[in-house]
Parts: sequence; C-alpha cells; structure tokens
Amino acid sequence: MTVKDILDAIQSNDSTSADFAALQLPESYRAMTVHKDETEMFAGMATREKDPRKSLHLDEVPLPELGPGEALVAVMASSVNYNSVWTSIFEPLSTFGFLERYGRTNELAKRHDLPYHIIGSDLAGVVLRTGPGVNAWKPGDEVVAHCLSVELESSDGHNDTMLDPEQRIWGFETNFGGLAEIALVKSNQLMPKPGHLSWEEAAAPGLVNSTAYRQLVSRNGAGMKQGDNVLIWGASGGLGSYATQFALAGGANPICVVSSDQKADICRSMGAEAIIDRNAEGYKFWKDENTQDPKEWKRFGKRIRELTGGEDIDIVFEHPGRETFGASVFVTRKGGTITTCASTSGYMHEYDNRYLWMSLKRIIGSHFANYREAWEANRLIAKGKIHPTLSKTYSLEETGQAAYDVHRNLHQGKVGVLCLAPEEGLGVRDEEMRAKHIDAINRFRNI
Ligand SMILES: C/C=C/C(=O)SCCNC(=O)CCNC(=O)[C@H](O)C(C)(C)COP(=O)(O)OP(=O)(O)OC[C@H]1O[C@@H](n2cnc3c(N)ncnc32)[C@H](O)[C@@H]1OP(=O)(O)O
Ligand SMILES: NC(=O)C1=CN([C@@H]2O[C@H](COP(=O)(O)OP(=O)(O)OC[C@H]3O[C@@H](n4cnc5c(N)ncnc54)[C@H](OP(=O)(O)O)[C@@H]3O)[C@@H](O)[C@H]2O)C=CC1
Repeated sequence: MTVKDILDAIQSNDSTSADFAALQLPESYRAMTVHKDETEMFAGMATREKDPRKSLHLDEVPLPELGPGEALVAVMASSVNYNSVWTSIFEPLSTFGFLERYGRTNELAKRHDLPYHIIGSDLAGVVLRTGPGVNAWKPGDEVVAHCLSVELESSDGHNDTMLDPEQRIWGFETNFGGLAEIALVKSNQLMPKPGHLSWEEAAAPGLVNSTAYRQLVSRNGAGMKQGDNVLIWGASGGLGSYATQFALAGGANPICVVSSDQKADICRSMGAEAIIDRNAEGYKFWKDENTQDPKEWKRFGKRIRELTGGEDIDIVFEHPGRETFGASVFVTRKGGTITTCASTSGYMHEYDNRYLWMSLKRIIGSHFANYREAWEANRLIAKGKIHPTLSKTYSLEETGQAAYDVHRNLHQGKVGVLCLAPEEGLGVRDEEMRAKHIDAINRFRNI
C-alpha cells in the first residue's frame, strides 16, 4: 500500500467511507522537515541571509501511531505560513525545544520528540483514520484543519481554549504538520472543507484567517465595529489580506499599508479606498538602530488624517513589530486599540508611553484563535463572505522556495503547496456557489 492508492481513492467518485476505512495505510510518507542536527547551520548569519531552501528537506518518514481523539488525514494541499519560515531559520528559537517540552508531558506526546520536525499549520484533505473516542468524523470526510492543539485538562482554558496552559500550534510546536502527504491532528482541529473551493484554495486561509478574525473581530481581540478606522499593516499579505476583508465586510474603514503599486491595486480590488504605499512615501520611523523619529510618526498620522477626513485610527492591526510599533501607538486615537500578534521585524518594541496612557489607549496581545473562533472564521469562508487570497502554488518538493519567497516578502497574499493533489483546481464540490464568487476567489492569482 502506498500513498498513490490513497490518492486513487480520493479521486474516484464512488469511494465510500467504508472504502477509506478499508484502505491499508502506508508505513511511510513524504514530508517537509527540518533536522535537529542542523539547528546551528545559520549561526552568525543575519536573519535575512538565512535560506529556508537549505534547511527544509523532503524526507520519507514513518507513519506516526494514531492516539485517542486524533485523526490521520491525507493532505491534498497545504500552505506556507510565516511560522514555517521561523522554523526553517531556527528563529527566535529552534522548534525542537517545543517538541522536547511536549514530549516530556506524557507517554503519547513522546511521539512528537523526534530528530526531525514535520512542519506546516494548514491542510485541506481527507480523513483516513480516527482514533478511539472520535465520533464526529469518519474516514472519507473532506476537511480542513485549524492549528490549535490543546489538552484542556486545566480549567484555565475552559472559557477560551487559547488560554490552555498546554496550548500549542500544530506543525510549529507539535510534530506531524500539514506540509506532508499525511498529517496527524487532534480531531477537534477538523472542520468541514468549503465545497466551493479547490484543495489548495481551501488550505490557504486557515491559520491567517482565524488569527485575523480573533485579533480584529472577536471580543477577545479588538472587537471591531461598523465605521471603525482600521490601520492594517501588510494589507495584501497573509494576515492583512484577511484583515482587510473583515474590515470591509464588517462596515469598517480599512487604511491599508503596503509597499508597492501592485499591492495597492490588490487592496483596491478588494474594495479598500484608503491606501498608503510605505515605500513610495518613504517613512523612516527609525533614525538609527536605537532612535525613533517622532516627526515621521506625525507625517504618517497626517497622511492617515488626509485619507480619513481628519479622523485618527480606532484599531491598529499590528504584526511588523519593532519597526512600526512606535508609529502604531502614536496614530491611534484617544481610547483606541493596538492589537498585536507578531513582531516580524523585532520583538523588543519601543513606543512613547505618554501617548498610550494620556490618551487612554490599549494594547491587546492576540494569538491564533480559540476553537470557536477558528470555526467561525472557517464558516465565513464556507459561506463565501471571506475569500482565499491564494496567489501561487508550489509542489511539496518546492516548499523551500515557497518559504524563501515568503521570508523575502516576494509573495502576495498566501502561497499554497500541493501535497497529494497532482494538480491545481481539484476538489471543488459546489460549482454553482464557486461560479458566484469566482472573481473574488481568483483576485490574488498569478500576480
Ligand atoms: C499561529 C501562528 C503563530 C505565529 O506565527 S507566532 C510567530 C512565531 N512564534 C514565535 O516567534 C514565538 C516563539 N516562542 C518563543 O519565543 C518562546 O516560546 C516564548 C518567548 C514565547 C516563551 O519562552 P520560553 O523560554 O519557551 O518559556 P518561558 O515561559 O520564558 O519559560 C522559561 C522559564 O521561565 C519561567 N517563568 C515563566 N514565567 C515566569 C514568571 N512570571 N515568573 C518566574 N518565572 C517564570 C518558567 O517557569 C521557565 O522556568 P524553567 O526554565 O525553570 O522551567
Ligand atoms: N500569533 C499568531 O497567531 C500569528 C502570527 N503571525 C505572524 O505575523 C507575521 C506576519 O505574518 P503574515 O501576514 O502571514 O506574513 P506575510 O509576509 O504574508 O505578510 C506580512 C506583510 O507585512 C508587511 N511587512 C513586513 N515587514 C514589515 C515592516 N518591517 N514594516 C511594515 N510592514 C512590513 C509586508 O507587506 P508590505 O511589504 O506590502 O508592506 C508583508 O507582506 C509573521 O511574523 C507571523 O509569524 C502570523 C499568523 C498568526
């Protein structure tokens, strides 16, 4: 039995759940990995110079044992997230530390502590097997998986599953991720695959869409409301392309920051009107490595006021971090919110606290999404209210190049990876609904 037999079953129109359940599983499968004995390979190099093409490997790996409450999924497509870039350059930490820590928690978790880490935090595919105690899903179900892995043994996470002390991001802080032909997930990560999307389109939104939903829309994040001015950094990037859609769909006013004409056009095509090209307008928030330039914050704020008819920002959707955070705090209106989920340009932020406390602003930390938020975010995709922002797909072998593109900011929106899917465009089950949304679905393609 090989993965080819699995693919045949998926591509055959008349495979039943019983057929999938009867499929013998292969002993091994192909997966993108980083290797524990290579964690020092980029030591001493500048972040920018660390090349994911050198650290990511396509390996044949053994199929992991299936535990209670888990599912093995045949992965048709996945996507590249920035967390895979972090793993591949071993920053800010090697992810093997996470696997070791997880491995120490219990007998079953020991499976994750291996000399290789199978990465990837998105998937669209087909359930192959479910472990004891799984009733909601069965072999043959077409699914996407969100990346929240929690144990839920502590009451801390019972109101908001992101607050579980054993909260982990699957494929980043756990092994057996989605950039592979088969993945191992907890069954609570599974959600129905939106029928109007192909495998690679369905795999694209998951992580970033859910994160943007909590960070911007949910009461656990900024709780955006109609009319809010929302400053969105990287508005055509992974997170930003969903934040922009949420702002527009929710009746808010996105002020989109991008770095090229082409990206400005993408934001316009989504329906945004207020756009700032940070490159063309040449903002330099830092005079040197240690000194910010408040005059540049002011110039930026003035530009925002021009675009909003004199209003300041209600919500900043932050993720670039050190480079922009001082400006983000400054341009927020009295009582406004800066919500942050990342620090791509550096995690030691500096801002002038007088502008925060005197103007009663709030900074909210946000991370991925709880079970319910991830479900709600996927539901919006399934209903055609929010669309995938897939620009390009790569083969599994080319994942290193895909991660390199994302690391170097050469991509648009989301970058997809075909895992078992032999070509793009497969897996669509609802052609009628697709036809209604086809322009929006294709908005980011091939640009
Ligand atoms: C969905 C997608 C998401 C993304 O893409 S996010 C972007 C990618 N992710 C990242 O860049 C984050 C990567 N992770 C990290 O950098 C680290 O993961 C953290 C900084 C988040 C945490 O650091 P750590 O060293 O793993 O854990 P500690 O909590 O700092 O524990 C170290 C020791 O410090 C002790 N400690 C923690 N809090 C306190 C406290 N309040 N008072 C006293 N001690 C404390 C602990 O117990 C422990 O101790 P003991 O080493 O002895 O076990
Ligand atoms: N905590 C969480 O749950 C999550 C955290 N993240 C983190 O968020 C960050 C962004 O992820 P994602 O959106 O997928 O990445 P992308 O690279 O797809 O998009 C980020 C965009 O931000 C803009 N940007 C990058 N650097 C800077 C800078 N120095 N100043 C201003 N703008 C900048 C770029 O747009 P342009 O050049 O057009 O301005 C870029 O396209 C990553 O660090 C990632 O790890 C992501 C998802 C979940």
